[in-house]
Amino acid sequence: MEFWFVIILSICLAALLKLILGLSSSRRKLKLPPGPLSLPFISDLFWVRKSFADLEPILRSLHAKYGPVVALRRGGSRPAVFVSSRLLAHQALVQDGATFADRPPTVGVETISTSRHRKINSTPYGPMWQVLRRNLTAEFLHPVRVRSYSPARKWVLKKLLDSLRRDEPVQPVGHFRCTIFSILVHMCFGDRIDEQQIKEVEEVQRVMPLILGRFEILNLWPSLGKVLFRRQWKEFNRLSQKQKKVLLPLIRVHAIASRTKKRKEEQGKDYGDNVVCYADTLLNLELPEKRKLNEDEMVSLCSEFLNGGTGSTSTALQWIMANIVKYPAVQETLYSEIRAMIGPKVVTVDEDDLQRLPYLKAVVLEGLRRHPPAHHVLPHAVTEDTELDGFLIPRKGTVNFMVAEMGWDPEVWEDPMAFRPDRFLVNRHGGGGMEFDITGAKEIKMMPFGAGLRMCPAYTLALLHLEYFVANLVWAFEWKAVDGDEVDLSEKEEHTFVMKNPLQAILTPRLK
Ligand code: HEM
Repeated sequence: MEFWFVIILSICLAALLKLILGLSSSRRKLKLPPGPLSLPFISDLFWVRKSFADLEPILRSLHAKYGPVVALRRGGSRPAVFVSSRLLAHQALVQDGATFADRPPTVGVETISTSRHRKINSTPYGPMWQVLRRNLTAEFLHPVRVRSYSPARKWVLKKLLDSLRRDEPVQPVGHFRCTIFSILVHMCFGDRIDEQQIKEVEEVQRVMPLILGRFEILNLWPSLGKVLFRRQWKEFNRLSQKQKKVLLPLIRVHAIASRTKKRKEEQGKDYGDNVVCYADTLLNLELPEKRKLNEDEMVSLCSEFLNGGTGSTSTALQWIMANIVKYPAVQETLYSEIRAMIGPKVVTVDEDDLQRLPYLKAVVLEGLRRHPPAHHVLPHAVTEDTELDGFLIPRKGTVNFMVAEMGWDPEVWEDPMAFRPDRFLVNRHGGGGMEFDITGAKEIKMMPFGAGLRMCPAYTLALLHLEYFVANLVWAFEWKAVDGDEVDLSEKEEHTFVMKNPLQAILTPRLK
């Protein structure tokens, strides 16, 4: 008996030892994912000139050659890993979420626009990021608070419909941008902001993403860049200062109001202003370092809120409306659904009605699948060297997930390049037979908002805005292509992936 006990124990110990040794040696032997050869310096120069739109076809052929995980080694020490498989994305972002939730360190111009002046999207994974993100999601984007902006949404909708009535034919993208921006400015700085102020904020905010793109060269060897590109650095700093000059007074108004409110409350008086804006929540925020945000950090966070939300949402809105114009049958089905639900006499579709419009939701989801505004998520980084699909994902590097490729995967989506909202309908026309979960918590089929811990914190707000404006645009007008002008769905990269030839349409008001 004792003999057998010793034998079994030895076998178990040997197996355990083998497992441990096997694991550590396989970790030691792990190689970087495959990819093309790189030459120091020359590779840097080659890649820095490439936008993601230039890279996308190159990456597609690399994935076809090497598989779903490839690495581009710039000359320096930071390889960029690209993942095209939705199964691996789920494994990394959801199952191993905490390891993949970091961001690469910021460099060059980004340090001015992000880390020194903090943003959620570039803050490393840790307590500071958690506090900033929780403030946006749980505190500010709480459904009750989002609802308190219904009157502002109604007001911008009215302005949008009025402005569309004035043009013939209409090129709506500018109007869409202005509408989404206006509602976000109200949410960021409160509804006392006037039209002139909105214009000023829009002007400084519009140039910021373009500037970051234009000054990309400054990110290469930053210390040397400061000497070589002195003029560009000066120009970049001038524009950053201008942004601060416009946004700071709007934040300071809330700082003063908050002090007055506190004083009045201490005196037992009713202050009578209960709509809380994003700037208010930032002013109240207590950071893990036991301090408040400084003014530079607040400017940066407000700017992130405005720019993060405007380009992406207005781009998606244009793509959805372009498909609605291109496919009149989709427009007719959507219009009939709204009419059947709210009746023929109602002037505008209310936020509460959206829940009863499944085809509308399907049109929005199909728009995001077929034309995701971001073709890849923001670069991620891992908190420690780790393994994915048998390859080493090094801590010093970036991991990028290919959003568009996943939404166009023919193994998941039949005829993936066709615009077919029906595929999102529950139990209709061969639809998926289930409510679609855009968070990808159980399975990723597409991820226009990313997935896991770094998923877009404002995805419910974005969906609300898309559904609300698409429903009302179709309810107010019949949209038709300009005679002889095919709606062209080609795309180009401009911070987000936009229509290369912006939508033009003839709008006929629907009489009610
Ligand atoms: C259709 C509209 C939108 C799309 C398609 C979109 C998409 C995305 C994507 C793909 C990411 C990166 C996720 C990752 O890195 O894994 C992201 C992050 C982010 N988005 Fe959005 N977004 C939209 C609207 C908005 C809005 C309205 C806001 C704010 C008002 C916003 C704020 C942010 C922020 C702060 C992050 C960084 C999150 C973090 O790093 O923790 N987005 N979004």
